[in-house]
Amino acid sequence: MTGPVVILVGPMGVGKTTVGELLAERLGVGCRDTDHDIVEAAGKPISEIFLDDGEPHFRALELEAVRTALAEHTGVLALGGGAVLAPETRQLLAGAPVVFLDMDVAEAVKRVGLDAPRPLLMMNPRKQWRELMDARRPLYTEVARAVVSTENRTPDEVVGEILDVLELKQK
Ligand SMILES: Nc1ncnc2c1ncn2[C@@H]1O[C@H](COP(=O)(O)OP(=O)(O)O)[C@@H](O)[C@H]1O
Ligand SMILES: O=C(O)C1=C[C@@H](OP(=O)(O)O)[C@@H](O)[C@H](O)C1
Ligand SMILES: [Mg+2]
Repeated sequence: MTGPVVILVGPMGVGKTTVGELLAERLGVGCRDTDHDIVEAAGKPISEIFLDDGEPHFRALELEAVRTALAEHTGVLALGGGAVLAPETRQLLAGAPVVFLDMDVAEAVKRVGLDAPRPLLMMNPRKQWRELMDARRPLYTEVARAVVSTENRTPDEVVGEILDVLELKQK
């Protein structure tokens, strides 16, 4: 069992999906995103899963999606921002090439404000965003082999930094 070549974790809007796709292209491998797998299996968007079934149900689906992707996928894997909340997921990630994509709260608000609605942010004003980051930062750090800042960097520059820190060769 080889597992993914890179696994991206970090807060909502940090660029896991965007950077994951670019990175996979540069490495000549496939990109998988657990949020996409969950949406496909559930047949509805994440916002509807949260509304219809609640966050605990989403987290259960997410744990299974991460477990399956880690077992099946050998390319780049992007996780959802809250995947590391599950202790089982953090255990599954132990020893894997995990990169924590980082940014501060102001940058998070700026970026996600430009993007499609994410359920947790619809419910969470700015103060809760800060609490969310404070609570999760230790979890991202715990699972990460490397931390890469995404501030004042284009997605392409972030990809370059990931290749450097993990000493990966481009195709
Ligand atoms: N390095 C970056 N600088 C500025 N904006 C970015 C960067 N990376 C991603 N974005 C933008 O931020 C938003 C969220 O990106 P996304 O890849 O969906 O993040 P995630 O999967 O981590 O939630 C998108 O609008 C994307 O274009
Ligand atoms: O941080 C979170 O708890 C979440 C992040 C989202 O993924 P992205 O980090 O890719 O936006 C998605 O899984 C869901 O909306 C919950
Ligand atoms: Mg994403």
